[in-house]
Amino acid sequence: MAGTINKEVCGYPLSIFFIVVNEFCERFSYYGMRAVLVLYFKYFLRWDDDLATSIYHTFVALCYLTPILGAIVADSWLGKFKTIIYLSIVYAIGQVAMAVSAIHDITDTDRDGTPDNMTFHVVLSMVGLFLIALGTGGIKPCVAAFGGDQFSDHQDRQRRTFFSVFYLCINGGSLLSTIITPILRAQDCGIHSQQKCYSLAFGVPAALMLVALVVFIVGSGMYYKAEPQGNIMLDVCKCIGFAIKNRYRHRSNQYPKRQHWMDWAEEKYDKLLIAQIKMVLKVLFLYIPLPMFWTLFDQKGSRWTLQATTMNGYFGSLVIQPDQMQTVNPILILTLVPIMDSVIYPLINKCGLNFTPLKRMTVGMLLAAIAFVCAALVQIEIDVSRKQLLYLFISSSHFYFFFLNLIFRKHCPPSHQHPRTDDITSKPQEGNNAIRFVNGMKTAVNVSIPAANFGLIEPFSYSNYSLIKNGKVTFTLWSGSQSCEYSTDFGFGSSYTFFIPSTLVFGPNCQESITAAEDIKPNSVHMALQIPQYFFITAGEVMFSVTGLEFSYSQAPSNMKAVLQAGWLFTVAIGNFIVLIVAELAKLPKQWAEYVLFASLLVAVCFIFSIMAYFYTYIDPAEIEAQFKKNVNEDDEDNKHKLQKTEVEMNKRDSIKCHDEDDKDKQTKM
Ligand SMILES: CC(C)C[C@H](NC(=O)[C@@H](N)Cc1ccccc1)C(=O)O
Repeated sequence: MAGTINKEVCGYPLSIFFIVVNEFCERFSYYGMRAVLVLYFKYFLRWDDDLATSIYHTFVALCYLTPILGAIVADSWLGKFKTIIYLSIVYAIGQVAMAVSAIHDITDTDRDGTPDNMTFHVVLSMVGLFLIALGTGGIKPCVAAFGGDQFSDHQDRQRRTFFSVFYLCINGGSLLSTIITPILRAQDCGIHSQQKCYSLAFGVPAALMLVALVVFIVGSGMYYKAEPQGNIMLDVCKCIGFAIKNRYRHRSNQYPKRQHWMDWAEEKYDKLLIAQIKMVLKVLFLYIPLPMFWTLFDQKGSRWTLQATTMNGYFGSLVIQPDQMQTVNPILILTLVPIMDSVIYPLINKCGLNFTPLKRMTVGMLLAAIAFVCAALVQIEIDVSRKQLLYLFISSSHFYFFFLNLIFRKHCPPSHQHPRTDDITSKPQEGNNAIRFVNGMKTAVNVSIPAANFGLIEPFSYSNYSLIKNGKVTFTLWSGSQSCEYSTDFGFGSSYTFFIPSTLVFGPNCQESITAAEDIKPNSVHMALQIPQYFFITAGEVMFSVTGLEFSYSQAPSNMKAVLQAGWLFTVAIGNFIVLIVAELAKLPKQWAEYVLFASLLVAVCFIFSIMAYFYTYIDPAEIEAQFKKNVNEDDEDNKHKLQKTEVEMNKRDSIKCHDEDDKDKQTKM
């Protein structure tokens, strides 16, 4: 840090307190909103699964593309401080737009609980999402780099700790919000009619974004604010363009080779700028294999969550929903970062090993590959258990249909006497349970639960299947004016047929009379088996991502810190695209094989990365820049001396000339 010295607490600049609190609130806002986004698309905007998923992924990808924009604005024009303020305002407006778009009462003119002008809600939420992507992506590279800027050049250790604390705040904020916003969403709210409260689930993240902005502004007087140095990106592009053109013009062998192709820009551009571009290009080149890590990392939210839906989420009396398994990641981050920083890394150092940032990143990649091998093993276990379950299903349903046919034959017309062809034969999606009823009574029966209605079931007929969540469910059965209640507990991914006997006695309780046939057993492989894969991917994340964040800062020239942060985040965006491409192209019949494929690809990429890392030499950009400035000053001094000398000589010559001319004049006059 050049210039300002701000207040310090325990050797750390006080200003970073405001920066980490800002990051905590911002990540709360972002992850909280993201946690309920797909459900909002599906249940509020009433989009189908495909549209909801693709808009969701487009939004996430956009959030990692916009950092480039924010970084260019910050490094070339507004500076990081102003960019963070302006884009945070854009971000907060976006979050408020989302919250407003989720108020169903605004367009619910007939007050039936559903919005009447869906276009209004869709347009407002899309505008909101666009502003959020611009805001969150735009400020992301700036906040990390701005935090790094607060440290002096000699505070390397403190700056490293800052990046770890920064990462802890990201995960603290995201952990809290991913727990809280789904709870808020599940509340009922509304003026004319009560509906699921998406407006509150988006409103709280909006409020947190405003808090983030206020906290950042409060710290204003304490920050070191590096001035932007003109349109640096334009200069960089022009300089690279000139170097390429100049190299091409001098391609013949008669011209001596230069050490680096960028040196061909020396004729026109400042040596310092060329040196800075070389630093950036070296790091960007190293980034080429990195997207593969994110390709695996980001499948936590998709493939691994789907895997969890085929597993059993009962942890004693606690029931974990498949999408809640993702919170294991921030929980592990909060424990692993301090352990790594205070135990593992110092221990490795004590053993005399130089565990450089690039070595850490390589190990991080390998850990992510191991995580995917674990995921593949879990998948094989699930597949094996499913095969056993299917066998059980076939045998139990045969027995069951034999039993039903015996009863039906007594009462039914011949057309009703065959097992039905629309019976469920595979596990219901997303951990739901498929339930149906068979009415063995001579009168029609209506069966309902708060979440579903099986409708009126005619005598000796089946109801359609209804999908219900796990947990205890109480069914209410009605026949005419008589009713009774039947309760049972469901696990994950089962299918049941409940048989209402002809002898059913209505009254307060019909628990004993109803018989249940388990067509498909609930998921038997426990979700706890996913913990090893979460552990390895998170340990990998700590080594790869926390280190990479700091590496991108420390190896960037002073005027391109935010740009390199954006480059780092760009690898995340590319990683997300690779998920889509590989999954589409590979189309492997077995999920475990896809996991093994991803693990192998990462090992291969990791091998390439380790070779590239071996040839990378760490630099201290501040030192190089200082050296260049010193040289320029020395050159200036030299030039000044030369100039003065020349002037003196010229003056001497002039005076001699003058004397000569005077003499000549004198002579002519004479
Ligand atoms: C790695 C990201 C590009 C950077 C970082 N993300 C994390 O730290 C994740 N561990 C957070 C998380 C939280 C909840 C569920 C999954 C992941 C970030 O967001 O800046």
